[in-house]
Amino acid sequence: METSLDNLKAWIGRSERVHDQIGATPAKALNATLDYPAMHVETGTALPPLWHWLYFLPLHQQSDVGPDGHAKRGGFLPPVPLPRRMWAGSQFEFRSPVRVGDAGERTSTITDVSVKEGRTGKLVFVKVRHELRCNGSADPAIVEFHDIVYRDAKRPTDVEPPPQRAEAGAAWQREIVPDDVLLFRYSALTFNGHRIHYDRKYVTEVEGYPGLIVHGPLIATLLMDVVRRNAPDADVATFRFKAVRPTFDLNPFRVNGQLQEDGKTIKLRAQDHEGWLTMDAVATLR
Ligand SMILES: CC(C)(COP(=O)(O)OP(=O)(O)OC[C@H]1O[C@@H](n2cnc3c(N)ncnc32)[C@H](O)[C@@H]1OP(=O)(O)O)[C@@H](O)C(=O)NCCC(=O)NCCSC(=O)C[C@](C)(O)C(=O)O
Repeated sequence: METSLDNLKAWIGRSERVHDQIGATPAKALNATLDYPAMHVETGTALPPLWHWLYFLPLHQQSDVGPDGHAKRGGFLPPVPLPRRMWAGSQFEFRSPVRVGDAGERTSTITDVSVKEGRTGKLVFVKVRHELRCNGSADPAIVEFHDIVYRDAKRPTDVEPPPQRAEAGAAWQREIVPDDVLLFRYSALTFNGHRIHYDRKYVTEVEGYPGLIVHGPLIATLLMDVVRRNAPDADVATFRFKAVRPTFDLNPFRVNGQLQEDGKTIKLRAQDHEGWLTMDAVATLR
């Protein structure tokens, strides 16, 4: 792994640039997918936080798709030899609004590649910095760090690390039923071909999980949606989340939020049907 880590570290500094027009239809489609009351979207409408994930999509040729449904590794992302990819977490600064009608540019740069020994075995983390600029501005509207984790194949002897109980009693709560139509619609909206979200045979027999996995970015979007439903005027300045335990389509789960006494910090979390913490997050308001 040491030699190959040097090889993987050669990807640090690689970057890609993608242009896109911020259209109304993906925003309306996500709004419907989130089951939010009809949203009036027109040129100039500001996107809610995290909805920029509907744009700048990874438009890889079909022949470039790898066994897990993502692009074959070794292009923009390094050729990590561990088979099971997951979204580990992200950190955001929302500096200025991204609006429908904007001409956007996303610049993505690999900033780190590291190998860690986790409780679940060997892990390779790849950190990517994304900067989103609109209408030719030099200043990014959004700065985002994305932690991608790669895990070893599952072995029969693997033991799941002990889960952590989610704090109870949040003021804002919503139950989500992660049926396969919800997962399919979010995969389609984000042009995410990752099989773990729709191919039950693959996710259970190849990756060894018990069910389809709910997308980390969908859970994060649902957490931000809790804020939108309960504090519609909140102006989110920063947000970070850590996916600590996978969520499967087998049971409903909850997304919860609580504004802290400082009036500026919102603690957010997702928990599974047994009350185990699956995503830990915090947003700060301007
Ligand atoms: C991430 C897993 C494998 C770590 O599993 P673990 O329990 O073995 O790790 P650990 O023992 O708790 O920690 C080991 C080291 O990793 C670090 N670490 C540990 N967790 C994180 C994290 N989240 N973000 C950043 N760093 C993390 C941690 O800080 C520590 O570092 P240290 O040795 O330096 O102290 C485990 O917690 C897990 O399975 N989490 C759930 C992941 C998940 O469900 N993601 C969403 C679904 S996948 C998805 O959406 C996919 C998509 C959209 O298609 C797509 O490909 O982009």
